[in-house]
Formats: sequence, structure tokens, C-alpha cells
Amino acid sequence: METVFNDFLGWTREHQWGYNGRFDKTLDNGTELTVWDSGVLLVEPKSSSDKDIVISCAVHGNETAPIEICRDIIQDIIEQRQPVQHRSLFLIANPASINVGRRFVEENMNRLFSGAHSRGEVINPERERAAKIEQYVERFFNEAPTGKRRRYHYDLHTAIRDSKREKFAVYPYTHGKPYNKQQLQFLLACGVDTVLLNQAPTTTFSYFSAHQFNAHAFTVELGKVRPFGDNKRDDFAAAENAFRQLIGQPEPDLEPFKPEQHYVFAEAQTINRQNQNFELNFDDNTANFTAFDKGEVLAVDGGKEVRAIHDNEHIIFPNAKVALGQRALLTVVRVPTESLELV
Ligand SMILES: O=C(O)CCC(=O)N[C@@H](CCC(=O)O)C(=O)O
Ligand SMILES: [Zn+2]
Repeated sequence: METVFNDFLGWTREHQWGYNGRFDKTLDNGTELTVWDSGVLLVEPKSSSDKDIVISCAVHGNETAPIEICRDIIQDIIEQRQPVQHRSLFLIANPASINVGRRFVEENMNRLFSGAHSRGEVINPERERAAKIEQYVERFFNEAPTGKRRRYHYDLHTAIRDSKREKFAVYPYTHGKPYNKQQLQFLLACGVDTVLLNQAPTTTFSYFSAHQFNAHAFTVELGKVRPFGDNKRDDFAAAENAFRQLIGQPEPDLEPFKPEQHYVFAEAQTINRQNQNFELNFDDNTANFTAFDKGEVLAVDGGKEVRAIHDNEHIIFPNAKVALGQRALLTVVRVPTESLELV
């Protein structure tokens, strides 16, 4: 019992595929802590608000900066150094992948949501864990106090490559719903001035929460993948502070919306690897947001060239080693912030 709350991340890593049992603790300040599983912590303040906030990390186990941030916020909540004003759910999604220091153990968890964990014949622990995580998120949103709720989910990541735009967020496909100014301002408070608009559904965690639960949900890329201890926490201080304010204040401190402060990009192409002989047409050091012009070859897939379809088409998340059928490259083009339908 004590270890759970003394070192939540450490205990989670000891129970890397899950823990069948539950722990509760009421803090002196009245906040209720409930552990639903390893890596799954519900925090309920004494007096509730209309917000439900999910903060997740370690969907990819080698993306350590978000894990360090969540670890520290969680420990500060437990030790009552971090106030909590809103119902919050913390998720350390894939502890086994943390333990092996890799993006995933058998299968990329961020392609397993919205039911993808149960498609096809494959069964593996990441699929089972993704299914359970979906259930925890559903339970969290469904067990909220009655009345109109405001739902949020920030799924925290870091990117494999350097990036010309260091921090950026993926705004999951909204199915035509307007984008949210306050959320862009919150991301800006996190140091994220760049947003990529998905143009179609995906099987990512953030799309799951956005689509199934109408949450304001984002994949947030806070910097570059580094091993534990190598992250310069100052580079993440704005984000950590914004998340601490989000859960600890009635509202986080946000500046008024100014379109010129935001760099918005729309998805141009999602290039899925179709063949074993798949090659990217640029070297491994090419940073995210490097631009290519219309007609330039981006990749060669089974001998077929894949070209940029716009001038100034920026590459994101290039990875030639993904499993067949999965995204090997995303490309985006800049769009004026003023062109978005915003509420
Ligand atoms: O740097 C990379 O190649 C991957 C970083 C990462 O894990 N990104 C997420 C983005 C999810 C989304 O598109 O919303 C992923 O690939 O799962
Ligand atoms: Zn990631």
C-alpha cells in the first residue's frame, strides 16, 4: 500500500502489464486518490468542478520527459504540494515499454485505440492494455458528477527526430466541428505554438478521447526523445507549469487569443508503408518540419515513388521502420490561422 503512494511510477513499473486490485487514500486536504490499475490514478478533489482532465504519458516508453513530468506532478499531489481543483485521471500507459526503454514492446500502442486493439487475429499485451485503458477513460468520463461537463485529454509525447518547430500538437480530426481558441491558448501556455490538423480519423489515443467523449484532446509533442535523466527540465517548464495550473487552479492563466501567435498546418498526406522495401528519400538527420516542393520524391515504396503534392510541404514523423500498413510519414502545409473556424 505504502509503495503505491510513495513512488507511483516505481510501483507501476513493478507491475508493468497491470495490477489486479485497487488502492484508496484520502489526503488531509480531502482529495481522494484511487488507483484503478498500475499507471492509472484517479484524483478527486473534495469539492468538484465541471471539468474532467486526463493527462497521459508513456504511450511510448522511451519518451521520458512526459513521464518525468507526470511522475513529479503525481508525487506532488500525493504529498500535497500540488493543489487539485478538478477531477483528474493520470495514465502511465505502457509501463512495460518504459522498462525496456523502447517505443513499444510488441506493437505501437498509439495505433491500437478506437477498437483497433481487437481487430484481426493478433493478441498481445499491448493490445490488452490499450483495451483496458479505453475502459478506464470511459469509466472516468462516465462516472463524473451529473450535469454538463468540460472534458480534456492531453496525451504527452516527445518526437524521435529533431524538429524545426520544437513543440507541436496534433489536433485530432474534428469531423467538421470548429477548433477551440482557448485550447490553442492553453497549448501556447505549454510552449506549443504549432498545431497540426488531422483531416481524417486515426487510431491514436487523443482521437479516441476526442471522438468518443467529445473531449478537447491532443497529442502533444514536447521535444525530443531522450533517456531518463537527460531531459533538460527547463525546456519543459512552461508545459509542466501549465499542466499544474490546469489541475490546480479554477482556470489556467491564459493570454488573449492572437491568431499571429499560432502556426497552423493542415495534413497534406499520410504515407503508409505498403512494402518491405520502403525507403525515405532523405537522411536520418532530416528534422521534422523540413519542407519539400511539389514533385520532389519523399519516399520510395516497393519501387513506387511518393512525391510531395504541394510546394512547401513539411515532413513530420518520418519512420521507414514502421510495421507494414502503418504511417511512415505525415506531411503538412501551413494554413492561415484566420482560415480556421474557431470558437
Ligand atoms: O517522432 C516520431 O516519429 C513519433 C512521435 C510520436 O509518437 N508521435 C505520435 C503522434 C500521434 C498523432 O498523430 O496524434 C505517434 O506517432 O503516435
Ligand atoms: Zn510518442
